[in-house]
Amino acid sequence: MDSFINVTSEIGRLKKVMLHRPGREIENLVPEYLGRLLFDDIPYLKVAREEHDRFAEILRENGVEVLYLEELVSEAIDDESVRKEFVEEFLRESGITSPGYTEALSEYLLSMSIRDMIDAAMTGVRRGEVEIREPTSLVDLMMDEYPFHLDPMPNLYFTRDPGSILGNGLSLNRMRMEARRRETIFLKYIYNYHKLFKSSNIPLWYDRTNLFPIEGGDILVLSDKVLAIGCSERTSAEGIEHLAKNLFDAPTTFERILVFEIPKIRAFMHLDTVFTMLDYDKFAIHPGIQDPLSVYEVTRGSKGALKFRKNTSSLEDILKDALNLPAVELIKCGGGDLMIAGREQWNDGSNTLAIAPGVVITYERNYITNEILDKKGIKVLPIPSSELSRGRGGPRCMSMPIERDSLT
Ligand SMILES: NC(=[NH2+])NCCC[C@H](N)C(=O)O
Repeated sequence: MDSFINVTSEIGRLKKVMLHRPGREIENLVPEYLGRLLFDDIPYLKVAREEHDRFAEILRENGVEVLYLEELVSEAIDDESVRKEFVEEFLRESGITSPGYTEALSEYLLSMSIRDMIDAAMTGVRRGEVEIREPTSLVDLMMDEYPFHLDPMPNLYFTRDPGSILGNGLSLNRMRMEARRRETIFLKYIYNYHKLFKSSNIPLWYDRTNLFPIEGGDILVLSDKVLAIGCSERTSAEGIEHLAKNLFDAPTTFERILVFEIPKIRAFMHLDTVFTMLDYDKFAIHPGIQDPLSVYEVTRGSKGALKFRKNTSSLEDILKDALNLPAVELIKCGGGDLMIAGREQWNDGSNTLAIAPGVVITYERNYITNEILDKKGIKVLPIPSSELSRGRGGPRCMSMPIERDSLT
C-alpha cells in the first residue's frame, strides 16, 4: 500500500484530497471572540455548507476522491481505548485542568456515538451543556464569564494548514495560533490509528510537538525536488530548518527548499494567500509581495548539515532555475491594479487549487483575476464563495491533497 499517499507537485492530477465540511463550530462564532478565532465575520452555515458541497462536487466531477477529516478521524478512533486516549489528550490540550470538569467532560463526550463525539469536539462545548456533580476545586466552583468549556474550532475547514503530504510522508504541523493548535490532534490520530495510514509506513517529516511553528498554507511542492516555503506570520525560520533537516536526512527526492520571506501580516498569513502554482510554468501572485521579496535556499550540506544561501536573482529566474524551465509567467492577482489586487487577494484571489496542470478551482467572486487566468489559457472552475471566504481562506486552503499523479 505504499501508493496511498503521494504528492510530488502542486499541479499533478489530483486523485485524493481531504476536506472538512463546515459544521456547527461556525455557529459558535460570536463577535467578541472573532479575532481570537481568526475570523473576520460570521459565515451563514447553511450557505457555507452549500458552497462547500459544490466544491466537493466539482472535485468529484473531475475524478478526485474526496475524503472527510471528520469521517477519517471517527474511523481512526473506533477502538475504545484509543477513544479514551483521544478524549484525554483533547481535554488536556483544551486547557481543562480541574478533576471535576475533566471527569464531567469525558463522561459527556464518551457517552456519545463516535461521530457525534467528534462533531462535539469540533463544535465546542458551551458552559451549561455540562454540569459537574461535586466541585473538586476552586476552578469548578467559580463561575467564569467565558462561554465555552471547549472552544469551537471554526478553522477546521482549512484542512491545508494542520498537515501536509510531502512526497510519501506527512508533515504534522505545529500551528502558530492557539486557536488552531488542537486541529492537529485529529490528524495525529488518523496517522497513528487509521488503517489506511497505519499500514502504509508513512514517514513523519515534522511533529506537532515541535515548538517551532510551520503551517501547510506556507508549503508548496513545486516539484519532486523543490519545495517553496513561506517564512510568514505563521511559519518560523526554525520550523523550516527542522523540516529541511528531516527531509534531507531521509531518502527523499527533495533537494532544495526555497524560502520566501513574506510580510508578517494577517492579509498575507500564508504563502499560498499570495503565491500559488497554476501550470508547469505559470503562477498566480499578489503584486504586493514582489517588491522586495527575499528568497533564501536551503540544500543538503556535508555530513548531514544544511546549507543556506540568499538567492538574489529575480523571482522569475529563481523559479526557472528551480524547475529547469526556459521561462515562467507570473500572473498578477487583479492584473496588477492595486485596488483590485488588494480586494481580490483579501478574498483569496491568488489562492488557487490546481487539480491538474493548467486547471484550477477558484472563488467565483474574484472575477477579474479569474478572467485574467482564463485569458492566459488556464481552465478556471469557479465555486460560489460568499460565506466560505469570510474565514480568510480559499480553495487551496480548504484542501489537503493526499495523492496526485506524478508529473512525467
Ligand atoms: N492556507 C491558508 N491560507 N489558510 C487560511 C486559514 C485562515 C484561517 N482563518 C486562519 O487564520 O488561520
